[in-house]
Amino acid sequence: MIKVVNIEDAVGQPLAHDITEIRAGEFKGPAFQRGDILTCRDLDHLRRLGKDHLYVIKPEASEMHEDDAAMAMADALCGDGVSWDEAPREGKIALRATRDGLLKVNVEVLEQFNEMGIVMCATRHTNTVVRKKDQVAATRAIPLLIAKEYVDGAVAIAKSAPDSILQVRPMMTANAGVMITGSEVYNGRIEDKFESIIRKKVAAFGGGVLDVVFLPDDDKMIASAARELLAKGANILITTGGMSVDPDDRTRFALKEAGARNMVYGTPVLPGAMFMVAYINEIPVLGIPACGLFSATTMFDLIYPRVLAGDKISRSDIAAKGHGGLCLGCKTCTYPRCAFGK
Ligand SMILES: Nc1nc2c(c(=O)[nH]1)N[C@H]1C(S)=C(S)[C@@H](COP(=O)(O)OP(=O)(O)OC[C@H]3O[C@@H](n4cnc5c(N)ncnc54)[C@H](O)[C@@H]3O)O[C@H]1N2
Ligand code: MOO
Repeated sequence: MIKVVNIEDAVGQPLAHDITEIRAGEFKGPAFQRGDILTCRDLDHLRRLGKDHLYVIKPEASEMHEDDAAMAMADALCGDGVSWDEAPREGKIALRATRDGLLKVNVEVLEQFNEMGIVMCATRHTNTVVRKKDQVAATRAIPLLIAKEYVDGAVAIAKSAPDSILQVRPMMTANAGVMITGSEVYNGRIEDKFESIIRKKVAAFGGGVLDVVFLPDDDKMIASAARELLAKGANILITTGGMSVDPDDRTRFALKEAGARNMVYGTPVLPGAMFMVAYINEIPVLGIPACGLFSATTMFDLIYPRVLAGDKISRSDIAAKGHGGLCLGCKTCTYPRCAFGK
């Protein structure tokens, strides 16, 4: 049941929902909260918010208040590594990461949920790296009172996602074996510029470098270095250089010789068209082409967090990155705060 009363007649009554105040560019939030007892002193403030009337609500058994609907849906949306603990604000609940990791959104089921129209869930992009306590999504019902059957329907859709619509997967700590290929570097004709770049990228995700090996463009030497790094305990291999079209670009052939399988080479992303991902006995191997020397962010940066989070990267994962995969090469790179890879 929902009834409209003049605000003067609501004095002494609890408010049925949060009432929002927005002062342009200055404030947005609840000026009054659900359950606040209205007093005479509040009347002018309410009039300034454009409220001459208020609802008195007594939900029927078949209805739910927006706050209760939001709580039911929040429970259903949260999978491993995602939770909520703040009371609804203006009918809306913030869902947050409970650990550092990689946000995984089941986009297909999220769309089914949002197709209902009468409820909503807004999320950050899937595969975003997040920190503990970061907000990853928000949910709410659209109307103030919603038929319980709609909320049940939304909850059922959310629960149909095998690992929930939202989860934050932990990321492994890299113990990286790094292979810097290129005869010109190996023979000292030019100075290596890749090692420091790779060390920074590995450290940015809390990982360490087990060893860095410099190698000429020689299949046998590259293959045996890969085997040695794995024998020493590397849980990921990263190679640089030798990834394009010249006869001396041997890296990926050498990796095959070392047992690399499920190799995906060639990507619809720039920079990073010559990027490669493969696996040697489940250990991921990432091949960074020389564009990684020039561009702050490349295909490697889109894929590396996913590999750390345990994604087994396939051709279709790589193909999906073409849409949004054109970096604008800004003078100052602001990735991940840009559209690249989204
Ligand atoms: N004709 C074509 N040219 C290129 C293609 C192509 O398809 N057709 N692909 C381009 C793309 S895309 C990229 S990315 C680069 C990939 O290059 P590689 O990974 O094969 O790199 P290299 O050929 O080994 O070296 C290129 C360049 O970078 C310098 N380099 C490499 N490693 C280091 C290092 N550790 N420190 C300093 N400098 C390094 C190297 O000396 C060369 O100058 O290819 C495009 N070309
Ligand atoms: O692998 Mo290269 O990026 O496309 O310059």
